[in-house]
Amino acid sequence: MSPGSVVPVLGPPEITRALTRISHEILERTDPEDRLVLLGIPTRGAPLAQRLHERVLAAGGSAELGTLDVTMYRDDLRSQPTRTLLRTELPAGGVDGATVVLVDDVLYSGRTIRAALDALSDLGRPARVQLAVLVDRGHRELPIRADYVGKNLPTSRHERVQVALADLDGGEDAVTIVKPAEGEER
Ligand SMILES: O=P(O)(O)OC[C@H]1O[C@H](OP(=O)(O)OP(=O)(O)O)[C@H](O)[C@@H]1O
Ligand SMILES: O=c1cc[nH]c(=O)[nH]1
Repeated sequence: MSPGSVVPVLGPPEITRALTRISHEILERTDPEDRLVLLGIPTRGAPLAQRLHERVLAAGGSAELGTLDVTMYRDDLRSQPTRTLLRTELPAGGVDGATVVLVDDVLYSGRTIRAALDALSDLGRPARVQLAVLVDRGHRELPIRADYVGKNLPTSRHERVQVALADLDGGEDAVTIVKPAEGEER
């Protein structure tokens, strides 16, 4: 039986470049008259939203930053009832009428983003909602797509994409694919 493996996909320079590109794409597609709110989905969406926010400001744009916890809106709460509640922090002006960009590290089944849309609709009525992800690994189970993608990464369902961020996880920024050992595909 061959052992499982960890395949590096993106390192610090590629992640930096992807976030810079996404921040410019967001600015290009946002009317300067609109209020732009970047909402990171914890865990790793929050520091990614913060980095995008820094880049939007550095590029001369304006944006507000927040976080959106989706825990109570997940559709697997019954099967996994012991999730820790994370932080929802909206900018002072809320989300009504704003262009909201949800930010997450990985887009897979789309169920986290479905939960985020439900969480958001309990908090206000944005003018529009968009989605930015560092990695889209495919295998959607719901009709959800990202507006801004750092990297499209074809994967098998048996694999797992892991994102490590220096500010949260220590070490270096990294995106890796964790491949199961032969015979251990779940
Ligand atoms: O499209 P989906 O199938 O919902 O998968 C994507 C989600 O999975 C991961 O979160 P996870 O639930 O592992 O929690 P974490 O962010 O705390 O790591 C990832 O951060 C995304 O939020
Ligand atoms: O591969 C995956 C699937 C869901 N969430 C992740 O972070 N990685």
